[in-house]
Amino acid sequence: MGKAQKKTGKGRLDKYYKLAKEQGYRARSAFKLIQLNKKYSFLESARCTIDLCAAPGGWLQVSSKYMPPNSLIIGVDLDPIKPIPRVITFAADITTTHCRNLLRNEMKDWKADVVLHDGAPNVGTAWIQDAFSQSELVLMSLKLAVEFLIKGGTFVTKVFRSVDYNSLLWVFNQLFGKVEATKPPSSRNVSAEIFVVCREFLAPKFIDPKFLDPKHVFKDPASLLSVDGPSVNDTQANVFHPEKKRRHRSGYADNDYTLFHTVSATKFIREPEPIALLGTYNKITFETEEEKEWLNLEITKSDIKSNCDDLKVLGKGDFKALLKWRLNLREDLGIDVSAKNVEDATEVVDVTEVVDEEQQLSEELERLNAETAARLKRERRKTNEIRTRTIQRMQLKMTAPLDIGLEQTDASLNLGQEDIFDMEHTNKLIRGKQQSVFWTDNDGDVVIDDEEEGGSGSEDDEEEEGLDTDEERERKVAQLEGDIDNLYDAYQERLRDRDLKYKTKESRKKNAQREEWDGVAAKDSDDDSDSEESEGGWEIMENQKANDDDSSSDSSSDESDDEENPESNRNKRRRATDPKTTPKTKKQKVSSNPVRPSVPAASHASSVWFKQDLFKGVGDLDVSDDGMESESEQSEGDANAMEVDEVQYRNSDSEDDDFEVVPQDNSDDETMWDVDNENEDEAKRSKVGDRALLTAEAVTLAQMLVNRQTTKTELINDGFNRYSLNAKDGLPGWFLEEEAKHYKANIPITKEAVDALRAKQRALDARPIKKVAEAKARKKFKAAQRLDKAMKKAEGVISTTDMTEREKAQQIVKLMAKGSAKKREHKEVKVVVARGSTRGVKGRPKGVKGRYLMVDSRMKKELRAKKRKDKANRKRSK
Ligand SMILES: C[S@@+](CC[C@H](N)C(=O)[O-])C[C@H]1O[C@@H](n2cnc3c(N)ncnc32)[C@H](O)[C@@H]1O
Repeated sequence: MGKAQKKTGKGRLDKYYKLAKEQGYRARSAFKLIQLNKKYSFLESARCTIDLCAAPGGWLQVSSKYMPPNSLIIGVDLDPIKPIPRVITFAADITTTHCRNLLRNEMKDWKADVVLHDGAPNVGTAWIQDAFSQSELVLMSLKLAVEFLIKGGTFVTKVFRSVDYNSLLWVFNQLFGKVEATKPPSSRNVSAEIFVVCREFLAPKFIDPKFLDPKHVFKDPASLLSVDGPSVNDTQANVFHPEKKRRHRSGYADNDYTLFHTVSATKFIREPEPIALLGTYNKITFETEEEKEWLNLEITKSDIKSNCDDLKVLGKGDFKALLKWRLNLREDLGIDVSAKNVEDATEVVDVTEVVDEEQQLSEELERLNAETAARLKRERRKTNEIRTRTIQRMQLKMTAPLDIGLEQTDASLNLGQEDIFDMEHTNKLIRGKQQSVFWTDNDGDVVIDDEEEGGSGSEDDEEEEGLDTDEERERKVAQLEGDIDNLYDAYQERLRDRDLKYKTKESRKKNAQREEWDGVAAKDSDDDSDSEESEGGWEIMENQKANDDDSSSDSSSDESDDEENPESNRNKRRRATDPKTTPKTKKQKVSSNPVRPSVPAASHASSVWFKQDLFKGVGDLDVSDDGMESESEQSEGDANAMEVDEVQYRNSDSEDDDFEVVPQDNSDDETMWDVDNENEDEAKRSKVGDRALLTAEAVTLAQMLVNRQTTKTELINDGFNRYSLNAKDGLPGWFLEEEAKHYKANIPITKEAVDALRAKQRALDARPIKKVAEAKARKKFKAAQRLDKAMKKAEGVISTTDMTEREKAQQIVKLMAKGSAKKREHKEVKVVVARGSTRGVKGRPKGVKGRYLMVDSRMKKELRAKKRKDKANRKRSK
């Protein structure tokens, strides 16, 4: 292939290029032949193929691959072709007789089954010239084909769709039984090439030379330009739809050797067909004096000048501007005035344009409408799909409605895009719903209304909404919050189900909470309480009271009330212990004494305090100011402390007193801190010993105390921080969970504390395990025993008289050595298998030192046999 044809543009490196590289073909065009052969199967049966214009050899490679072995393949090209196995190649111009002779030499009297031609003349000149040369080349290749083809053979050629295309087809049809034009998929659409497969060569005895003579086959190019030049319609279309690229199906005018054409401004202004000119030419030139003067006119604005420079890049608006400019100039020049007035002329052009434009507009409108409808349909379908998917996921409990953003906008969930914490909006929403569902009639009955929710939104409605009772609104808000809580709970539950680790995390969290520091005061009470370890001082008291309530209150009591109203809890406790107190009195008490919540802690503690033996008999006098009644009651001989309390309570209740003594159960005393309780003190001490210095915080605080960096009072005071009295009543679960993560008192820890704990842990880890220690001790004990034994023997030796001193000394040394010697280590026995060089060897085999044991398969079998026999004998003897 000529160098000028090298294809380096990125766009050209397509899949066939890559495939060709992969499969080792020299040119991507190889796939064209592969695809043609796939369609017509001419290579498989061919014994001889001639490839005209074969360089670099892609088609030759394909032929070699698909043709049967030992077939003849000849390739010719202007360029030399690198050798290909079992392919003959030579360089020649196929239009010359030299090439014909070379072929003849190679072919001898053989005939070719297939003649291929993929020739392409060197490009670079005008397209029209290329096309013509291509057609000529095709005819030349046909000339060679008819000379060398066998009857019934196949000729495959590439042609360009030019004005000569039909002429060529006509000739092919005269010489072949079947002629088909096809464009294989690997041939680029942008290329004007097409492949003609001519099969069943007729091999006529006489072929009219005119069939193969370009002068006769192809039309006179000079005549073509005038006859087949671009039509007025085409050029008009070029002007009004410049964005549309048209294929030159009929080819370009043959006599036109350039693609760049200019037209003088005079011609454009004076010619009656300006649109045709605009569609044909590339540039409007201003060369004459008159034309240059036009450039200086006011109507010739800069954009007109630049438009004239390159007509091929103009849009519809630019063409219109040029046409208007032309009309204005013609008006100025007074052209056409005699034939038709200027207005008419303007109108004529306008009409043409308007017709075109209207049509175009209506088409555009239709297209846009269709596009919009299609888009809406697509969007609807998408929304439906998302909704269905979401519902499915919700059904499968894969998501809560608020898990994903999309659902928030889902009207079916009654939640808009507004912030859910926007209470104003929420209230509105609730009121809207409320309005639509309930209303109260004159009799005060609730009536259900089917009216659509939030329908009107008028001012009147809003006023009415404003008149809704606070109670109802609160109820709705509570309901909404409840819903959110439920959703959150459901979400948590699903999380829990999904994530097995969650449970571990939870338990870890609980442990962490148990270890959490609640201040020194809280810890104290923590130590005293068995059940409420995680709570601080105030909370312990609160919870204790709540527990008391739970245990003592009526089984029919409402739990939710307990949670919501601690005040009612206290009242219930009173009710439980004081059967005489009527509910009505309690209610009055609650409403009349709103500051009561601060009192119970004091009363509880004080009641514990006054239960001490010390105060027996005087407690009632101290705690009650208005002691008259209580005194009288006490004087009646009521010695029971419980009853005293009850009386006190009754009195305080009836007298609207701020000071309140909460009646205590006996069981309370057990759980409360008691100075006399020594056992508890002991337990506390052991707990401190066991657990107190297990955390880095505790170690740090202890260090600070020891180093007098802080005092006990300071620590107690620090314990009452903003986190310690953090009431959690009525807070939603999700909030508490978040709080648990982020709202914690930050107790400082020092590096030393952490190091100390680590060292402690390391010491623990380094401790030997019990069994090892025991074994070591055993060993030690046995060694001592041995030594004792040796000593005793030595004493015996000394006391004997039979031996000389020297012998005695030698004997003692031996005994002591034996006694102090470690237990002899078990000596290793080397097992030697009797095979190869060691087979049949008697005595120590070569290269074996120390203790050894000879084993062989024979011995193994014999041993087994012996065992068997012994067993049998034993049985028989029995
Ligand atoms: C598209 S390439 C052929 C590629 C070939 N089919 C392959 O698959 O490798 C066209 C070839 O035609 C050759 N050619 C053009 N004019 C020729 C002529 N007059 N005689 C011989 N070869 C010619 C060019 O040299 C060029 O290599």
